[in-house]
Amino acid sequence: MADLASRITDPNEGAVNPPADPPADPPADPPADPPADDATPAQVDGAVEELGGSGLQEPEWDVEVSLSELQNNEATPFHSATTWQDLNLPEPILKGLLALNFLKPSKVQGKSLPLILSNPPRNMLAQSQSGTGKTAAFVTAILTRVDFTNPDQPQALALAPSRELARQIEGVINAIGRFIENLKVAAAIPGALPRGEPVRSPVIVGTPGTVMDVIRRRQLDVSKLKILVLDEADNMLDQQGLGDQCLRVKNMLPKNIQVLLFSATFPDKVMQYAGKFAPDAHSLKLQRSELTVKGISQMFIDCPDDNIKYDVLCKLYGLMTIGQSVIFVKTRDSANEISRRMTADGHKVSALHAAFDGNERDDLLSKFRKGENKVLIATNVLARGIDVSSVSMVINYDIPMKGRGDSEPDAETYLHRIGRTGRFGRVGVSISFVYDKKSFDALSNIAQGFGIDLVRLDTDDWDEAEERVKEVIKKNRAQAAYAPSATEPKQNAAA
Ligand SMILES: Nc1ncnc2c1ncn2[C@@H]1O[C@H](COP(=O)(O)OP(=O)(O)OP(=O)(O)O)[C@@H](O)[C@H]1O
Repeated sequence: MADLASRITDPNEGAVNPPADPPADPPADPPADPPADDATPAQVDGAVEELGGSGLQEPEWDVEVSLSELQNNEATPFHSATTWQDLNLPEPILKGLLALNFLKPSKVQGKSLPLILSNPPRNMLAQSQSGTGKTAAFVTAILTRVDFTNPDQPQALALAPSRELARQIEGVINAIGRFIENLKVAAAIPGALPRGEPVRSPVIVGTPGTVMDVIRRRQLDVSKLKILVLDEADNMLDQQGLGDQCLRVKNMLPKNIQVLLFSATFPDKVMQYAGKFAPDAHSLKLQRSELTVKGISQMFIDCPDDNIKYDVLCKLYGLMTIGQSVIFVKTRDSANEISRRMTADGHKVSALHAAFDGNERDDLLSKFRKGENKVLIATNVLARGIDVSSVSMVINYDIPMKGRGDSEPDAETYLHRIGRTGRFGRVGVSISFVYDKKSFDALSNIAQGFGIDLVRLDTDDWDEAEERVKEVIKKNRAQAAYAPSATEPKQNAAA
């Protein structure tokens, strides 16, 4: 296969997008003077200004707020909360948020919470980019709605597409709710709930299949549930995937339950169904051009053929381990195979996919969160929601595809995958591998759809390519040292 990039007649060198369609915001130029490995934040150009005095600042972006038909009248004007105090939250929740150093609500939190917490409760569909704090938004809503004086009674249910994400949400509930007396959270994921024992927790987080089972087995009393959250809602409602299970769960719940749908992406084909699942919902929506996180430098490497991909991957290993990295592949078999080969070649990597048993998966991710493992090779099971702030690089070893025979590029999955880096105002790098016309066309199509200016990394000049990537990664490390993630066990991500 000839070098694909050599066939790009685009004068805008290196960009997959045609020049007629310039990106809204091209990736920032790398700082002229890259910091040394042990740089303090003050030494890093740009990083500290973005961080501000009190932590990370999320970038500016526009959001369209639509009130539900029933409330769209002048008697209920919409107000966005700019401080936590604006929301009149119960004291322990406010304390929990501040203890995490969440000094003020992010945009999605400030805009969604006044609507979610107003009475009578209304459904909500909330879209905002990856890493902008959707979890804390719905967790704050759950904790505010639950009556903790009745601590054995299930009252709130959050559903997520993977056990890893359910566990992570459980962790965020425990972190924000740490000052709440009688806080208990049950994880309804495979193997976690003792069979036959009733679930006596006010808050339950789970995956749809297991939740369906525990309700059917009458382990979970759903009669007093008042709030249902679907995280990664577009994925959860997708009829090709988890849609059927989620609908079955919802049909077993009280009819007047408040439904909250959160995701970074809501493709048109899901929107209509979302309207049925959560009728008359308030909504926060993004323009398609607003979907990508500007702090993520999106690059691609044109590999002459499929075999060379592995060699290029190994060449990137040094960069992957400056911070932490996730390599996304299409199948479990290729995750295993690449992991085996890289390990045999002396690299320290781990594979994570749904064929591992639950405890093994929990263990692998926990080691990754603590920084004990720096490189994970994963299938799409980790594409959505997973929040590890020191992930500075995401590699699309395979371009995500969907449809019968993988006929179409999967733009949403691309966005979620690369969103594992660049969390909450941090910077990060994504590198996608293309190696034939199909993968090249797929990536071009994704880039055009989102208005992304993809930068081509030239593997003929490896030093230059490496420098480009290294600069972003070092900035991420400096940010992690300056503003370590509040909800992760590893308090200093750069340590
Ligand atoms: N108000 C806040 N102030 C500071 N940090 C925050 C705030 N809210 C959330 N964060 C941090 O931002 C990071 C990203 O949040 P979160 O995982 O909720 O993003 P998300 O929008 O759900 O992303 P995704 O679409 O990938 O699921 C987390 O590490 C979280 O601790």
